[in-house]
Amino acid sequence: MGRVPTKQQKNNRSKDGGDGTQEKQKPSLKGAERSAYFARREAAKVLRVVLQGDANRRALASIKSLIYKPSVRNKKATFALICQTLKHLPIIKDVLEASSILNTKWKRQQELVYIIVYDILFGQAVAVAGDAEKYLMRHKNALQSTLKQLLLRRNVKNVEQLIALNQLPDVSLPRYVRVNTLKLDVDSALLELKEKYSVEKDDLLPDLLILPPGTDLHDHPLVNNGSIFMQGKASSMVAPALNPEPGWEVIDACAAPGNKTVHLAALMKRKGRIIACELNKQRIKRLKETIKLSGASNIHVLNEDFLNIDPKAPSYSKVKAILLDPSCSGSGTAASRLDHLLPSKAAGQDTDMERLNKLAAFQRKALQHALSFPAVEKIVYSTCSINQIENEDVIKSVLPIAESHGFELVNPFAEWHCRGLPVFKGSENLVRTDPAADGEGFFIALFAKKKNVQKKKKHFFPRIHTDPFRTWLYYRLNGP
Ligand SMILES: C[S@@+](CC[C@H](N)C(=O)[O-])C[C@H]1O[C@@H](n2cnc3c(N)ncnc32)[C@H](O)[C@@H]1O
Repeated sequence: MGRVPTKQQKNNRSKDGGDGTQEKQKPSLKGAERSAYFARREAAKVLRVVLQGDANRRALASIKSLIYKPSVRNKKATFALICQTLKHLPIIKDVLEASSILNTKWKRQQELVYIIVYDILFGQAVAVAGDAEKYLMRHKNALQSTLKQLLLRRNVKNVEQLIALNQLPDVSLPRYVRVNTLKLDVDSALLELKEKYSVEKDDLLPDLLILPPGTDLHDHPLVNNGSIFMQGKASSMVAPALNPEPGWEVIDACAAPGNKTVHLAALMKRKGRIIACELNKQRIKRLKETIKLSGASNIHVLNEDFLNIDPKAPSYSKVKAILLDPSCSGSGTAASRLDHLLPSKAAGQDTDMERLNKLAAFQRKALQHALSFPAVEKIVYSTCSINQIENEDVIKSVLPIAESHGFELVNPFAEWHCRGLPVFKGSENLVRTDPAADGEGFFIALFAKKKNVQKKKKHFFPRIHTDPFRTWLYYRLNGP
């Protein structure tokens, strides 16, 4: 028969160190020591999810979204600790391997070990607090001398030079916020934010404001009440590219988490109807939360595969515009999500061609499907990818079908500097944003029904008319 655990043992079991494994009783700490102890354990938890997602090439959430979860108490310190640990991770791993100090027990808690070793080698002084700290501090000298040897071996003078060898991109780009004009006008938002930050209006998008890099707004009252959305410039360009008229029926084909859906609602000034289609049940919850926060009341959420929606069904006969922002590799937002800090991306080898081909096949199918809605006049296709295969190649392969439906590629932002790759005639109408200059690498293509085709569909005049003048006028206006 197994032994029944004592009360003390039960207590100890619930004292999880935050890294999924049991630590002995938490030490009694005070002040800064105490907050460093907890920040390390919170950081280890997040780091575990991030590294597992990266190893499986299936990230559940970005570093930022994990940090913004309510369970993380000290967001600023935890975020800084994770970023710094990831930045130094290749070095930390090399040092740990060369010094051979980790047995199986500590390998099971490797995320916490990485974080403490970061602090020991590069960060703040580590108080001998928890078991993990105690163990690693006993090996402090070994860790430091292994690091020295590593620098010598790589022929660099200091750690900065070693990190520079990895050529990490600069992510100190401005913070953009989109004013949700359903709740607040742009000037009022500007005034309120100016009380605390230096803020400017964007010169392309009237509802976008620019704040200094690193401005932390995640808990700002205007964010919490849905008056502003933390949305990048490139992402905020997609709904205005479609520019639906108030009163139209519009489909957002791949909608969650809903940033572009609610932007459409704001541009349509509560008039008309938006069908927000989303395949993933779990993401529907997020979509509904975004819609609720935005205050939009004309959005109908549909948990469905966009490819299964019947364009010929009477309920879609009036759909005039479609926003298609399908699943993509996300390669254009990798830097803003801090993906470049992840081990799989550090060497710049995210070239899983099988995955890219699968994504591109879906993107083509979804775009063709959008083109088959009978009353549609405009379709915007967007990705947050920088890969030609998901962008220009998709448009090029669908263009003949689009043209056969009477569509042409048009330029949504004439003044925009960065264009599609010149791989086919008309690619100058495509919009790209540059991850280095604009913070994110987006791609936007706008299809619009050619004017005379639209008129033909409206049937102003019967095609065969008994009045010769009206017949002549009909053909004059609509062509043969
Ligand atoms: C890039 S995200 C959309 C982001 C969204 N437009 C925004 O700005 O918040 C793509 C979404 O499409 C959904 N999706 C993928 N395949 C789909 C399909 N066949 N039908 C509908 N939604 C799909 C994914 O679950 C994901 O939520």
